[in-house]
Amino acid sequence: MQETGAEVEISNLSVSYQRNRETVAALSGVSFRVEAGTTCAVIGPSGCGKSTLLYVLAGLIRPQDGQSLINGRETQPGRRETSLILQDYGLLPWKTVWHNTILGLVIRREAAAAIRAAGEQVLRQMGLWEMRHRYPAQLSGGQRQRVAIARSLAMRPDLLLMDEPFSSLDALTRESLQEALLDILQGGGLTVILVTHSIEEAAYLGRRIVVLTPHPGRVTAVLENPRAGDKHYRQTEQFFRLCRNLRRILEGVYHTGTNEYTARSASTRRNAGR
Ligand SMILES: Nc1ncnc2c1ncn2[C@@H]1O[C@H](COP(=O)(O)OP(=O)(O)OP(=O)(O)O)[C@@H](O)[C@H]1O
Repeated sequence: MQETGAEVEISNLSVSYQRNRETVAALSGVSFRVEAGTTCAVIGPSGCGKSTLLYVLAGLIRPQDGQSLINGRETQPGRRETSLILQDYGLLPWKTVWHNTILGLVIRREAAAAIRAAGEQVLRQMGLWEMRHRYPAQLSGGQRQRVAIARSLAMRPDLLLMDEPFSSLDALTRESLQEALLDILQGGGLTVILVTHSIEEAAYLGRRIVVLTPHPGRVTAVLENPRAGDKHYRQTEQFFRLCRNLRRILEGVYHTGTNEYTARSASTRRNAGR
């Protein structure tokens, strides 16, 4: 893993797709920053372009307009230190936990000893070492997601992009995975951008929370959330206030396609829980 994590800056980003001669605008004029070593949660209604945003950051899609910078450089496809975890975990069913975990390192042709050391370290870190001989079909959803995270961490990323990583898990498994992610972040050196539908997840994990409007996605609010990362935060009044605040913003977004906060908050950062 890199020392400080990546710094991400997105400015005035617009993306559209061509579908049957029709242009579908997915993102419009999206701008925000994520400081190195912090976590940013992106939340918004279905179809507002959250996955599209991650694809741009992963270098899989080129925006029609605007810029996406990682450590001051324009995003390029195949950046080695960027890792993307998709919704369906992306594990190969015919490979064991061990071989799924080291897959990226093998593709990179790293030395066998380095692969063994990295594989063991991340599997132990994710509590999967004893399960290394199992196949994905022999794992629960939560364990599969742990393998997907282990595989990403093995690549020593400085930027981890997660697309609704815990959405298909039951509430308690989801919470234990969120806490595992916080443990990983304690180690430093990693910036995380996480797309989620869950208000609680955004509030628990996102040091900064970016709220998007329905499609095309525009930034309607950017909330600062300084207590994110504290494991006791979930039980605090400040956390509940932030969730209520986020819910109000999202209700506005869902009902009107925009909301009363738009004019003020797209450019003004507001503190959480007010
Ligand atoms: N390959 C594509 N071709 C055409 N339109 C697309 C394509 N991919 C996405 N879109 C459209 O772009 C918009 C944004 O899609 P995207 O998947 O980024 O949204 P999302 O916020 O991640 O959605 P969800 O929360 O449902 O996963 C949607 O209107 C979607 O239908």
